[in-house]
Amino acid sequence: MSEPLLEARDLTKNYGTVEALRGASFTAYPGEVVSLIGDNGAGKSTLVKCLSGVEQPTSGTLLFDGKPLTLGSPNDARDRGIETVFQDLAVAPDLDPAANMFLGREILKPGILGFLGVLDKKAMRRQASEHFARFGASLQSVDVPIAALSGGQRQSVAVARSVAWASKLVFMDEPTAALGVVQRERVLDVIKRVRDEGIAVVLISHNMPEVLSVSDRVEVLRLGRRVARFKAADTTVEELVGAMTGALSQEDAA
Ligand SMILES: Nc1ncnc2c1ncn2[C@@H]1O[C@H](COP(=O)(O)OP(=O)(O)OP(=O)(O)O)[C@@H](O)[C@H]1O
Repeated sequence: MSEPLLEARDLTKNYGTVEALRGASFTAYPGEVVSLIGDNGAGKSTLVKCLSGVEQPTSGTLLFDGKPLTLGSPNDARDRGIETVFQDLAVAPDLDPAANMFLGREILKPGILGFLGVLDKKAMRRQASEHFARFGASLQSVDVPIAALSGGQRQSVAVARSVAWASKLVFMDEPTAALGVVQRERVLDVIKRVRDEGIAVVLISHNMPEVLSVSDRVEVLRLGRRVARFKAADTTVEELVGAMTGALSQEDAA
C-alpha cells in the first residue's frame, strides 16, 4: 500500500469535561474510500472537524504526506486540497447553487484596471451547470435559491461543491442520509468516481451495507478511540457492528 496521505495520531479533544476524542488515530491513503464508523457519540464528527480545521485537537499529531500538519482554520485544509461535506450541509440558503459552488472562490470579470470586483455570474452558472450535471445533482435550474430545493437536491449540491474543489481528500459526513434511492445511488457513484480520480474519500455513514459496498477500508471508532481497521472485502456487517459495540475486539487495533 502507498504512504498515508493524512494521518491522525493519538488525538484528544475535550469540550469542557466531555472527552470527545480519547487518543483517536486515523489514516487515509491516496485514492481510496475509507469509511469512519462508530456508534452515536463515538467521536466521528469531532475527528473530522479536527482533520478539516474546524476544531483544533486538545493534543495529538496530524501528518499530511508524512509531514507534520497544523490546521488553524478550514482554509488551511482547503489550501491543501481537503474539502468537507458537513452533516448540517453548510450551504448558504439565500444563494443559488451556482453561487454556493463558488462561495469564497468567485470568478470576477476582468476590468480595464485589472480585476474590478464584478462577479462573472454567467461564467459561474455555466461552470456550475456543467459540474452539477457531471456529478449527478439533478437541478432544473442553477439560479433558484438553495432554500427552494428539496433536501436531497441540497445534499447533492453540497457534495458536488466539495468534489469540485477537493484535489487530495474529501470528507463526507453522512452524505446520503437525507436521500431517496436514486439520489443515494448517484452520490455513491460520485464517491467512486472521485476515488478513481486519485482523491481520497473519507465517508461517515451509519448504513453498514452502504459502507461495505462503496469502501476499500473501514476504520472503527468507539468511545473516542480507533478500535479496529478492516479491508472492506474481508469483513461483514456483523463484524463491523461487533467492533462498533465492543462485542468484538481486534488485535491490530491502533
Ligand atoms: N461542541 C460540543 N460541545 C460539547 N460536547 C460535544 C461537542 N461536540 C461533540 N460533543 C460530544 O462529543 C462526543 C462525540 O460527539 P461526535 O458528534 O463527534 O460523535 P459522532 O460519532 O459523530 O456521533 P453521531 O453518529 O451521533 O453523529 C459526544 O459525547 C458529544 O456529545
